[in-house]
Amino acid sequence: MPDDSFHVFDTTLRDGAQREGVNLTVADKLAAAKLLDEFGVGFIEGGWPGANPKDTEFFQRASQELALKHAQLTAFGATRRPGVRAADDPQVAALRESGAPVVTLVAKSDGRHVERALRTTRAENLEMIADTVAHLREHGQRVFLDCEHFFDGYNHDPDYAASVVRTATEAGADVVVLCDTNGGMLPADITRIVTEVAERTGARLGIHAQDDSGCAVANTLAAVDAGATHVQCTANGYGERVGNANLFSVVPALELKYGRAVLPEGCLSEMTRVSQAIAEIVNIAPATHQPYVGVSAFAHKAGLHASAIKVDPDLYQHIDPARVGNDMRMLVSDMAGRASIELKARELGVDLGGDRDVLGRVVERVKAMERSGYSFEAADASLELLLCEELGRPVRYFEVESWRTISERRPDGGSVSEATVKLHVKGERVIATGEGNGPVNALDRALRSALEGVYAALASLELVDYKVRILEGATGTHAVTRVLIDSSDGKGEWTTVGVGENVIDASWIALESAVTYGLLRQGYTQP
Ligand SMILES: CC(=O)SCCNC(=O)CCNC(=O)[C@H](O)C(C)(C)COP(=O)(O)OP(=O)(O)OC[C@H]1O[C@@H](n2cnc3c(N)ncnc32)[C@H](O)[C@@H]1OP(=O)(O)O
Ligand SMILES: CC(=O)C(=O)O
Repeated sequence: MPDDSFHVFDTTLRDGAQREGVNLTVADKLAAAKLLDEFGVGFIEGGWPGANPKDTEFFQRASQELALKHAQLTAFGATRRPGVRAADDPQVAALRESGAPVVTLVAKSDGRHVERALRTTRAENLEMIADTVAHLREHGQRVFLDCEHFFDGYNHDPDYAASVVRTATEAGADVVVLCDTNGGMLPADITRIVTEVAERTGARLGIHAQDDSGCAVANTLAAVDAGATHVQCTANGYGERVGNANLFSVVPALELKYGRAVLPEGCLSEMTRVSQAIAEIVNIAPATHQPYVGVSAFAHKAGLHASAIKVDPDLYQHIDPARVGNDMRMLVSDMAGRASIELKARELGVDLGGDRDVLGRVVERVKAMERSGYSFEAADASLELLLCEELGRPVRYFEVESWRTISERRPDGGSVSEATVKLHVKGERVIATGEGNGPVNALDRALRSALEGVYAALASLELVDYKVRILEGATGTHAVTRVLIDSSDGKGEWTTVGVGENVIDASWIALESAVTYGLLRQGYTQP
């Protein structure tokens, strides 16, 4: 269990919720808090009690419904208003009554903000800080002080900014968090200022970095290098404007690069799962290229990379993906070489026996097909069928004689499509028809109707996504259509690709492969 000497402080439910497009319910916040606790952060800032009914309810319910194993719940709020006692300020009362053992107070530390935004004197701002910190401490709450605009304020007037840090510490704040609120600092600024403030005040310092210059993670680590022992971050970097320092980049950097145990034992390997689960709650598709946890974080496309990875994955990876719960993947495309194919086949469970001829043929075929518009990197199932073909074991559960579709616009404005497929299945000629809301849907129904009598498990197969892209002049002469179909049998998903001169041709190829691969997954033997 990490001790109190270093804090991983999560503010997803407060600053993360300030991201445009995020609107969390109380139930969402409770679910996310459970995940963050499982991940092992030390503090979860749940919101601003008293600022809105949802956050007030969150703190009421959290004390009853959340049995946190690792984290302490933290309430966020501002110092008292100018000219009132902290004891009489209703917003301070909401913090006191939140039931949270820890309060993070936001305070002004840039003299210009004190005078222009708060419209009070610099001396009164120091009074507001001292009074509010001391008041909450007297009521038994631990207090951290977030110094808003600290770095800009320090550059403008270092003495005043430092006096804010001293005032908070003397009043009983455990940590004074230096905030790059506008997110414009660069790592060298952070290193210099944190070092100077630590020397001038002797205070325990933390860092809260917004990402407006794209440096929030680097700035957070620069602050740690300069002595900060408290890092404020958000899951997947969610936050106001462009976001905050990403928890899922800062924590692995500390654990794996700095060798600092900031999480309880065994939690780091849950990181990819937690990141995706929180993305689900927040209703934002996980960022595929996010460091450490993105689906592409350890996906290798270039042939040269694959050839070295075959010898040792560490040659092209900064860490073992398993340490953060992620996986290495090989991508096969026209940038592949033999090594890429060999590793991908291994990943798919196809034994190519290291046969250089087969590998060479697959490379050539993939490159030629990609030239004509195919894309295999997202279509593992089509690639696996191609590998089987090149191994001399083509997967064929049926032979296609022909297919056709007709679409009809009806007088009532509705439309319907019909399809007929003619197949040979286990020596029988089968003709089947299907109706659908479009030609591809009709073809899918006709194909299933032709096959279901022989392959009953087809009933569990479902087409879950269908993507079409028109490729301008991919062949150098005219446009072609690429179709990707995602299918599922309830136990897993697979993707197939088809390319053709028109959308129905391309769809048929992807559909036929989808069904063939589905039958292969079900373990049917070929006739
Ligand atoms: C950098 C950050 O991200 S800090 C987090 C910011 N988060 C939020 O603002 C989200 C929640 N906020 C809210 O729901 C509302 O803004 C509330 C409830 C806090 C305040 O609402 P209102 O009372 O209507 O005030 P309003 O939002 O217009 O202005 C903020 C007030 O707080 C004052 N204030 C700002 N910072 C501080 C501070 N550190 N200490 C005390 N008062 C402060 C401002 O001067 C202003 O005072 P005024 O009402 O006398 O003009
Ligand atoms: C406190 C905070 O969110 C900031 O200064 O950015």
